Amino acid sequence: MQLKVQPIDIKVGKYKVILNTIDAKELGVNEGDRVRIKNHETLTAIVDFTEDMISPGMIGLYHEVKEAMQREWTETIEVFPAERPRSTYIIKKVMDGNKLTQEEVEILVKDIVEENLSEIELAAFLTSTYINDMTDDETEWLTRSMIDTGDKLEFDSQIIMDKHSIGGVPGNKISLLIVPIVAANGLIIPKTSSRAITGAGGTADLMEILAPVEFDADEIKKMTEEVGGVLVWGGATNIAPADDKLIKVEYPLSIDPHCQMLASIMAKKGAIGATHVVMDIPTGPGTKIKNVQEGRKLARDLINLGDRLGMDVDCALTYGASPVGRTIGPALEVIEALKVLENFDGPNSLIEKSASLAGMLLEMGGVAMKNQGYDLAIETLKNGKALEKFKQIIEVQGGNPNVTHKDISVGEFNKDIIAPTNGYILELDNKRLVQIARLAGAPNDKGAGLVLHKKQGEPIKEGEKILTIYAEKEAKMDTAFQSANTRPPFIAEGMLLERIQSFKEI
Ligand SMILES: O=P(O)(O)OC[C@H]1O[C@H](OP(=O)(O)O)[C@H](O)[C@@H]1O
Ligand SMILES: Nc1ccnc(=O)[nH]1
Repeated sequence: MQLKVQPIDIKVGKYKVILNTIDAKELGVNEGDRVRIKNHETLTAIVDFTEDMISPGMIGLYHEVKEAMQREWTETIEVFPAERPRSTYIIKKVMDGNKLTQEEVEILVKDIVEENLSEIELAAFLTSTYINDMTDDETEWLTRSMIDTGDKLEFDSQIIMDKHSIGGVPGNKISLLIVPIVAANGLIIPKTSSRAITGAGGTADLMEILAPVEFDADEIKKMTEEVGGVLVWGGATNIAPADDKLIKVEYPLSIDPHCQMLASIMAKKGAIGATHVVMDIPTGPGTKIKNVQEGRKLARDLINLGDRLGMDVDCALTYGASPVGRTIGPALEVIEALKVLENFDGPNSLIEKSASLAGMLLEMGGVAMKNQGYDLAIETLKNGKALEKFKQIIEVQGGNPNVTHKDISVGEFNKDIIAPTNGYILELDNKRLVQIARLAGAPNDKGAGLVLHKKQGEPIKEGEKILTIYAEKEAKMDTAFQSANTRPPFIAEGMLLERIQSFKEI
């Protein structure tokens, strides 16, 4: 079918075109089917429908298709129905609980990287692996394919350190402390992070407040060689590019399937050539790992995958039943981390956890003797060397090295959630805390989030502040506040949880 071209300058992140329903019917394609564009044998685009935006006889080309056609631009193009990519049948296999071959995994990852799959197909793939998981072999192939479809870093140094958290505990700003501690002790740590997946602020969201986080592989190498470490966003690089395309679909589903999590993390570590890795596995109710047994199993899976890829992986099962520190949400978390670096001032949970994991890396990297890494990490925080290194990292990434916690602005709207009764905080609910922080605007509104005045086990008096919600926009503040009051993110001793009535009120 010959159609007149109408460019639509909207980026949709995929090769997509939009047809009038009349033409689509005549062409015999449904929404989500593919069309092939003549003169572009390799350009296959996913079809959207419209009844009025595009007139019959026209075809809307979204930004990505328009860009791809730029060299052979014509006013009219010929469009044919195209076959679905083989990956869609491979995904069906995963949905049916069947195992994939290495070749099938490679085809799938290639199609993910080349944007040949729709969000619906990616969601089906992720949901199926969430339910059916993958074998160790499949997970290794997935990881290797994710590494091989992107750029890799090679350093002269024989030892490359890295750290990663599986996420799932709110307020986990520890990478902002660990990377400078490790680099300040002469080790190399080119850390790539994701943005939030199930949380209200990933490390990339936090670091972006202090400096740009979007760099390519060569820039990461150069910056790391200059100052010893970086804190950048994995999704902006061409390092394991499939990862962020999958995370974009995981985020709205709030899921992080086991095999995807392993591949997502280990592909990023493999691509930067890490030799020694510490993995943080937050464990406890309301996290991705419910108990120590599950945590140990995941640790074995990570160590085993590291072994297959030639990396030494040590795992730390960490307490995750409550948030780390007292802040949740990008700007508030950065302030808390900077205070520790500037004045060694901060919650024990944050300092202890950061120093323990940094200490493991210092021992693995051979700059601290066995059982002395923790002390060296604390010393590096106290003597200001970690702060000095962090400033160098901020500067090399293009931020202002003189920034202090006082320069970080938080949302102008804030409201307190008040203790309903005297007693103790028996439980903080991680998932509800994240939901409320997200309703307030985190992670995209950097100043949105929560400050916890009371944590698990702490005594409260009726009317006292338990937490403060921050938002950049009033409407989001109201929604978050209402949600927190209707379904509080904590249980206080003596609190009425729910009233269930036997009779209707007269
Ligand atoms: O949103 P959830 O799923 O909680 O966690 C995702 C976060 O966990 C990891 O942290 P890090 O990069 O090791 O600091 C990821 O990179 C990301 O920042
Ligand atoms: N799935 C993931 C969890 C945590 N970090 C990641 O990079 N990816």
